[in-house]
Amino acid sequence: MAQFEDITYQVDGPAGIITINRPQRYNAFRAQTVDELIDAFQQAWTDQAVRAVILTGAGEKAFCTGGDVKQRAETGDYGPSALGRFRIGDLHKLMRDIPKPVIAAVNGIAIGGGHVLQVLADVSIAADTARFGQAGPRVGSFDAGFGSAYLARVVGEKKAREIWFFCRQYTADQALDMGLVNAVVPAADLLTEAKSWVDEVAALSPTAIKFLKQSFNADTDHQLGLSNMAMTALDMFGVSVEGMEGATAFAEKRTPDFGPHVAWH
Ligand SMILES: CC(C)(COP(=O)(O)OP(=O)(O)OC[C@H]1O[C@@H](n2cnc3c(N)ncnc32)[C@H](O)[C@@H]1OP(=O)(O)O)[C@@H](O)C(=O)NCCC(=O)NCCSC(=O)c1cc(O)c2ccccc2c1O
Repeated sequence: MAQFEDITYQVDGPAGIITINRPQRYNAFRAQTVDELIDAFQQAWTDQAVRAVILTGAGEKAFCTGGDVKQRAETGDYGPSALGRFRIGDLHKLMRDIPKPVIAAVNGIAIGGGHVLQVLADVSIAADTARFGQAGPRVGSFDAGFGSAYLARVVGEKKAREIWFFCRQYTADQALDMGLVNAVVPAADLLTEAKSWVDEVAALSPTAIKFLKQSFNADTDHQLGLSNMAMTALDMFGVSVEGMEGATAFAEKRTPDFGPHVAWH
């Protein structure tokens, strides 16, 4: 994939900078976006000059708002993809496996599957204007893989359950307080700050960093099995009456009706 449509990828010194570039959809991802993200992360992996990857979103409003709910309401899926399947699980695994730090530069709202991406990043730096949260249960979706299990490792069981069960939004300072991000900076300084973190890590031994990342991951690698099952479940649930009610209600700008007549018992 020589050129990207939904993202941009540039190498700036030791930083590989991946930007989700769908601001009109608040940087929500469709299947093609995920294909392109995988391609860019793979390029960053093999490029010896790249010592860390910055993941961010275009514009000031959103980092990433997860799956493109309007696309899902329209077609029941996240649209066409190069290999004929929605590879978000592969992207999660790749972000963990790439042997270089992934730094989320959270420039705006990180919600749903977009929030999961920032949770999976090795470190997160937030603009003071950023907002955080999960939204799946509101739109007929969920991430019962890394999105819940790894989140619980990051913020603890009680907080993770609160985040998923109530779908609230949290400020950057609240995110810092609960250990969801590493630092909060003025929005205008975000990218400069993220690049300075890359410069710092680029002065260190890449092999030591690689071993350390693999060692940190080993403790939660078993969650990959859970993630695989969760993605299979989501494929089925997403097209159910209950799942589609959430997506359709969002597209129609109304409150979803998850009453007994739609709920999957
Ligand atoms: C993000 C918001 C809280 C922002 O609210 P706000 O009031 O500030 O702005 P608007 O609501 O007016 O939004 C502006 C504009 O952007 C469009 N938009 C926002 N988010 C999305 C989106 N995710 N998809 C498509 N379009 C989006 C919005 O419609 C507006 O457009 P206009 O044309 O009307 O101007 C709020 O927007 C919000 O709650 N957004 C939805 C968040 C959400 O539910 N995300 C998806 C969760 S599900 C998911 O992410 C997911 C992840 C996975 O990994 C999966 C894996 C496998 C299967 C399924 C998966 C899955 O579903």
